[in-house]
Amino acid sequence: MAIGPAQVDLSSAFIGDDNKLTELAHVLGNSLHDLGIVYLVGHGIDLKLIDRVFDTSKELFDLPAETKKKYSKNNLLNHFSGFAEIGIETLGTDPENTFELKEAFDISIPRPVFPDILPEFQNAVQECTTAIENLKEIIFKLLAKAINIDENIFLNNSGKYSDDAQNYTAFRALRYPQVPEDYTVTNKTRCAEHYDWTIVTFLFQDSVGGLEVKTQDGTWIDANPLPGSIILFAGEILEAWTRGYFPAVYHRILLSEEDERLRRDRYSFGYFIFPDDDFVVNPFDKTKLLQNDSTFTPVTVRSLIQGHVSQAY
Ligand SMILES: O=C(O)CCC(=O)C(=O)O
Ligand SMILES: [Fe+2]
Repeated sequence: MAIGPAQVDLSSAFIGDDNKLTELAHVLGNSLHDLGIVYLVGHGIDLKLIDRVFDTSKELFDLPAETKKKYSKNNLLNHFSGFAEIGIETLGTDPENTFELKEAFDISIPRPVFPDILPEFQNAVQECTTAIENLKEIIFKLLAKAINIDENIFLNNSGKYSDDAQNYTAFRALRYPQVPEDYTVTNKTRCAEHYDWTIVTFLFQDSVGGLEVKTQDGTWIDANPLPGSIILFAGEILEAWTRGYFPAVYHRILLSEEDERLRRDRYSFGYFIFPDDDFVVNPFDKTKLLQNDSTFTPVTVRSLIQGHVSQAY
């Protein structure tokens, strides 16, 4: 039986010891290389803050339909922020599985929009975003160290969210509503099989569970909720940049009649990190990557993402 994603304890990143940092970089790098996903523990983000985001995002999804409509992605000039209602988005590409029973609220980091009636949600998300941005700095430096490249490369090219730059980096709150007894779940998922299009994604899940990831040999294994942890996914841009050294892992959340978890609402939230749209992802020299000889050609972030977005909506 396949084992689950590795747990990486980041505590030693905060004590300012270079040897410990190098050791940690290798542990994190090897684990992300193996599966494209790790559980981060000892990450320093206040668990009470994470709970506040979950609690207030429940209030967000419980808003009256009329209010949600007002903040629908379709009704806002800025299409990067707002509600993606149930049924409008399909991350998967399997034509048999085109319905995902979920609703999302996206907040573009360069162009945020918050419902003005939920200041507690806005405060919690903004505090959490700041904390994740700090964690991102540590992770990006460790990943660069792990593959012996300039430690600021990921950081310097991950976008500054300036007014004149287009950048897809976003905070996303998700609710997968509970499924009534008489609902047919055939050909529906909570979240179809996909990989993220990001450099990396930080994912926070509640205790319900159901997330699975695909190993290199094609087996699906559970990425069960691990209390207090944050999931780190390698995304497509990191995979291309590192010639597949950090692989973008496929993940999904299925629905099945026998699965009791579908009788409960499931909540998660994620922080999806991109370089600016006009950044050219130029794959690193393969000798730096332990001879990973996969072929990738330089590509702009815009061209990578636009194709995905037009397919998903
Ligand atoms: O809700 C989850 O646990 C996963 C969500 C996800 O994979 C995504 O939105 O890209
Ligand atoms: Fe995902």
